[in-house]
Order: sequence, then C-alpha cells, then structure tokens
Amino acid sequence: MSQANRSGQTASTEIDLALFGALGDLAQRKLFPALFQLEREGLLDPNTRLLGLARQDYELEDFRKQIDKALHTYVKAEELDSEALERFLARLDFRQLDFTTVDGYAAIREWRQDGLARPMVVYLSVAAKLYGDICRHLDASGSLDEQSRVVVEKPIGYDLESSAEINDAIGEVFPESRVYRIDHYLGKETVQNLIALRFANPLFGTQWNQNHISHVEISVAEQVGIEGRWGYFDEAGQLRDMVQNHLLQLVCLIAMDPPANLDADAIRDEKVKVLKALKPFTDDMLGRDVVRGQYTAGTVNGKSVPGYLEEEGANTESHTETFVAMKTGVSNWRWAGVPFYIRTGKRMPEKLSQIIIHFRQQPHYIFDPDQRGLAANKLVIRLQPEEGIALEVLTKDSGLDKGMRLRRGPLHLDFNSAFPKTRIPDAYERLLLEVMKGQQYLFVRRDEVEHAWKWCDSLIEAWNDRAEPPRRYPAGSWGPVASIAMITQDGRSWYEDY
Ligand SMILES: NC(=O)C1=CN([C@@H]2O[C@H](COP(=O)(O)OP(=O)(O)OC[C@H]3O[C@@H](n4cnc5c(N)ncnc54)[C@H](OP(=O)(O)O)[C@@H]3O)[C@@H](O)[C@H]2O)C=CC1
Ligand SMILES: O=C1O[C@H](COP(=O)(O)O)[C@@H](O)[C@H](O)[C@H]1O
Repeated sequence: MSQANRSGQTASTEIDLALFGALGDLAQRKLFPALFQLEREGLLDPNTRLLGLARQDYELEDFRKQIDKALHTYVKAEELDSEALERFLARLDFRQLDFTTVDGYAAIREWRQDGLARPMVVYLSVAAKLYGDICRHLDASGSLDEQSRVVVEKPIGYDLESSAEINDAIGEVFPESRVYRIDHYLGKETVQNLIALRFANPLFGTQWNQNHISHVEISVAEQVGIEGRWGYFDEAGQLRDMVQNHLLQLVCLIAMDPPANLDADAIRDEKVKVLKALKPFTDDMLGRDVVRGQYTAGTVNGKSVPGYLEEEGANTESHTETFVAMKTGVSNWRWAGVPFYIRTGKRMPEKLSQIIIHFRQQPHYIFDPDQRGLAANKLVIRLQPEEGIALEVLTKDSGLDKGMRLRRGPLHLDFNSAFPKTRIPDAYERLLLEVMKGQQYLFVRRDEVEHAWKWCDSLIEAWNDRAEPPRRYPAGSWGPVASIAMITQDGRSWYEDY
C-alpha cells in the first residue's frame, strides 16, 4: 500500500515492525494505540506485520490479549472499531527475548524469512543504554539488511558525551539515513503547522524577525508528576527531560530560516543553525535569567498530591529540578535582541503547551494612552490541550459611547471546531507513518541532538558549580515566584489568557 508523502508523491508503507520493549509503558500507552489508529484509518498496509519483543514469556494468544487490554485502556471506546481491532490483533506476533544477549536474536531473523522483500523497522522502546547492544546483536544475528531502519526514543544519553557514545554504537550498524530519532513533539499537529504557518503565509514570512517581533514565549506546563518514573526522572530533571529535546525543537521551528525545500536535511540544516546560535550562559545570567524549581505537596485538579520528595521511591536529599524557566535568545541577524522566555514544569495547574509570538507596537501610537499596554498583536499557537492558532488583533470597541476605544480579540482558528470532522491524530501516529514511508523530516538528526546537549551541558555545569537547591513551588501553582519575577524584570508577563 502506498501513501502520499508531504509533496504528494507516494511511498509504500509495507514493512515488518519489530518492537523492542513491547510490554513497556510507552509501547502500551502510546505505540500500540497509535498503530491501531493507523489500522482503523486504513493506513497500515495489509502485508505489514508487527512483532512484539519482551523479556517476559507470553504465549501469542496471551500477548494479543494484553494488547487488546491496552487498547481498551488507552483508545477511546467509540474509536475501538471491532473489525479493525480483529485485523490489528491478527497482525501481531510475539517472541520472548533478553535484549542483552545475542542468543535469542535468531528468532528475529527467522521471523523475517517471510518478509524479506519489505523493509524492517526496528523500534527501540527501551532505555537508551540498551540501544548499542540491540543494534549489534541484530547485526550479528543476520536479522538486518540494507533497507532496515531503526527508531530510537529520547532521551539519547545524559549529556553530550554519553549521547555521542550511544549514537556511535547505533552508527556502527545503521547509517544516519536509516536512523529515526523520535521527539514526539515533532509529530504534534500544531507543531507541524508551525512550518505551514511560517512558510506558506507571506503575512508572517515578512514579519518574522527582530524588526517586528519583540519577544517569544514558550510554556509547556504539565499536570502530571513523576508517574512512577522517579528513578529515571531524578537522574534527568526537567531540563534534560523536556528542554533538551521538546522545547529546543520548538525554539528551532520558530527561529529557523526558511529551508530551501521540505527535504529532511534542508529542514534539519536550518534547525542546527539555530541550535548553534543559542545564547551561551554566563555566570551573571544564572541568577537573573534562569530559575529552577521543585514541587512540594499541593493540590492539582482539586486533588491533594505529594511533593516531589514524597513521591514513591524518592530520595529526600534530591535537588533535581521539576521546573525550569529561562530567558534565552538566538544570536543572529533575524533574532538579535529578541528574548525567548521558556518555561516548563511538572505538577502545574493545567496541561498547557503554547507558544506566543509577541509583535512590536506600532512606531507611533495615536489611541487612548491608558490602553497603550494593549497595543501589540500576539500570535498564540496552542499545542495542547486543544490545538489551534489565534492571532490577537485590536479593533474598535463597538458602541456609541466608546469613541475610539480599542478592544482586543482573536482571529481564531480552533482546529476542532474549524475542521470538526477531522480527528487530530496523536503525535505517534504521524511519526510511525513517516517511519513506514521512510521519511525523515520529522526526526532529529545526530548533530541536532548533540548541539542541544552541548548547550544544556553548559547550563548544568554552571548549576553544579553553584550547587544551589531548586526553589520550591506548591504543586498546582505556575512555578516558583522567581519565574514570574524573571519576566517582570523586563516589564513583561507570562501570557495568561488561558
Ligand atoms: N514512557 C514514556 O512516557 C516515555 C518514554 N520514553 C522513552 O521510551 C523508552 C521506553 O520507555 P518506557 O516504555 O517508559 O520504559 P519501560 O521500562 O516501561 O519499558 C521498557 C521495556 O523494556 C524491557 N526490557 C528492559 N531491559 C530488557 C532486557 N534486557 N531484555 C528484554 N526486555 C527488557 C522492560 O522489561 P521489564 O519490565 O521486564 O524490565 C520493559 O518492558 C525509553 O527510552 C524512554 O526514555 C520517551 C518519552 C516518554
Ligand atoms: O518526553 C516526555 O514528554 C512527556 C510530556 O509529553 P506530552 O506530549 O504529554 O506533552 C513528559 O511528561 C515526560 O516526562 C517526558 O519524558
């Protein structure tokens, strides 16, 4: 079966997918539901086969039951079309395997015998420290051929050095053109729309620079806490978990120059230029422009929740940050002098991811002086929960007694109401489809990962030198008060028109 790619050409989606970590959290919660949605939408080639690999031993029927259970848990009941479900479960196969020893890998080669004509996609839904072993064992067991692709999850490593080691190990087996590094934010509908918005609309194309934009704000607020992942998270912290990948990818898509075309490398070359131009941290910026926080007990959605240090498995001494806010920038001609304020945290009052582009005021202001604060357009790009784009514009307030009073209102595009019949696909659906088609433009190239680490490492090093504990914030709040002060010191505030 062929699918139109982004420039309208067709690409085959006929593959064999081998999923390592098939019983893990990500696979159950996101990957199988996304694959099922592709089935339901008729986007899985009839010949595509799915192989689950896990440490636990399951009979095939029990594995299928387990996936059926996961789908009933994570897919909306009205979307669980029974025919699609039956077709989907019938595609599944299962092998028990210890990923760290080469012995069992022959089972993958044998499974492949029936499908040698189609490419194999190997999805590593396991901790990154296993990537090297798995790639080597796949190679040594003769399970791969020159068409095989590998998909790896974030985070790749813990810093630049460990990331380079992991990428080297992957690179010994797979050339870069067959490595698909996931950053699931790149699969979100509105994130992709950023490319359309910026490069298809002359209105924005001409305004997208320091002459017209005063500052950029990115907030990725999560309601969830650590969700049983304390061991992983405490090693990482919010900077490594969210900023190094998702938030920096958003910065790239906002700040990059227009690519020459939509080819993966054309886009990725432009993103790398942004990463290289990110403002380095200096010691005086640390106290003023960066705030680290850690949540204490509080209330989220009317429910009491424990503090970070009281979470299951917690170490009471931990100084790991669950919140980070910073003012940074991109040192180039387009963005000189334009601050990028970014913040992300766990246990915030709501799940909200949005980007606000604040445009500059008109050079000469002629309206009511009291309303001067209103007088600038804002482009609000909402990633979640509802996805949409709104341009805040100023119009005259209606009414005979209002004179030339201004009113702020949105020119609004809410994807759910504007295109009510279109289901917004989950990021993983889009990403899995692109891997099947062999399209890399939504995946992260090795040099992107490494430049992002380099920038984060310099900040972490500076934090470590200072050895200051994170500032506390109660769960259910918008983070430490200092993160508000960080932006108000510039006469600005975080956008609050939620
Ligand atoms: N979960 C999430 O929301 C997100 C996860 N990720 C990334 O996705 C990847 C997977 O994460 P997640 O699903 O949460 O992790 P889990 O630990 O839930 O899943 C990993 C699976 O791999 C299995 N496994 C580990 N070692 C071996 C081995 N030697 N042999 C066979 N099986 C093994 C584990 O089996 P067992 O249980 O028996 O140990 C487990 O089922 C990680 O790289 C993570 O960073 C990225 C973004 C979000
Ligand atoms: O990669 C990760 O992302 C999630 C947030 O993803 P979202 O799509 O729900 O915004 C985050 O909770 C997790 O800690 C991190 O590893």
